[in-house]
Amino acid sequence: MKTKLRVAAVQMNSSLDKAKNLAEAERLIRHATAGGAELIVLPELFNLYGDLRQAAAKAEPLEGPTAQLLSALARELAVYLVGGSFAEVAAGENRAYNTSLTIDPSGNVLATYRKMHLFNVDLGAELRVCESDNLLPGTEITCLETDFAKLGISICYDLRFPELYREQASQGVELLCIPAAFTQRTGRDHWELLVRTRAVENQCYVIAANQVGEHAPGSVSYGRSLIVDPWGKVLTEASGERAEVVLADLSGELLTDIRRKLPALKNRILP
Ligand SMILES: O=C([O-])CC(=O)C(=O)O
Repeated sequence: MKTKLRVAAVQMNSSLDKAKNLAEAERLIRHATAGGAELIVLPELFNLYGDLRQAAAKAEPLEGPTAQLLSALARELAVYLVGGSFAEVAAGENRAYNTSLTIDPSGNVLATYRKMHLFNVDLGAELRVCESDNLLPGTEITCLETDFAKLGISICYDLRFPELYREQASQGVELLCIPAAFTQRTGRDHWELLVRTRAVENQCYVIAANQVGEHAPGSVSYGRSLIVDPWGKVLTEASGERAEVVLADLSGELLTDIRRKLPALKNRILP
């Protein structure tokens, strides 16, 4: 991993208005680069959030307007973008993939990740979600090389499945990028705990960019986007109230030092 890297998590309050969400994403990406960010992570379904049926109905192809905007911004601003996610058309299906593109500073797509674990839960009247009604699961674990670190991409509910991250760590990942729309109901007890745990157990940096606030009636996200170091220390945390950008400086030396002094990844005995 490169010695020094400034990264950003973009927290958004996306709504059902795609044009407005794209304009807001652009504003926040520009704000992050003005703060010196070299890698920026957006939240899950940043271009339309609050109703999965509408998101699926307005799904875009891989080279649709959302991808084109991300690519143009990455190129113009010369940054790496982990473009949160958007609903992607799946051929012959009325359900969509929940897809994250990672784009390099020339505007090229380096990786395409489709959310593997779908959030199907019934916590009573307070929270019932069945993502499988409108979304299709992806099947591929995604890791990629950049000039500064090896990245692992995952999305939101994936956070609850440690085997995914262990596999990414086994493939040499150093920085976990996690776009999310973690709910208010589950987030207050589980969000920070899970993000920090994934950092500690895999000795990785984590950038977890969340949605925040009410998106549509009954759809409320927890916010508090986090950037965590491989010791599990929170480097920066966003509010639970509003759209904003948080920045942190990552250190390749710290990651190497932690892995050398406490070689838990090497001390594994079970497969
Ligand atoms: O919305 C999701 O995908 C995941 C979520 O809030 C949770 O796991 O509590």
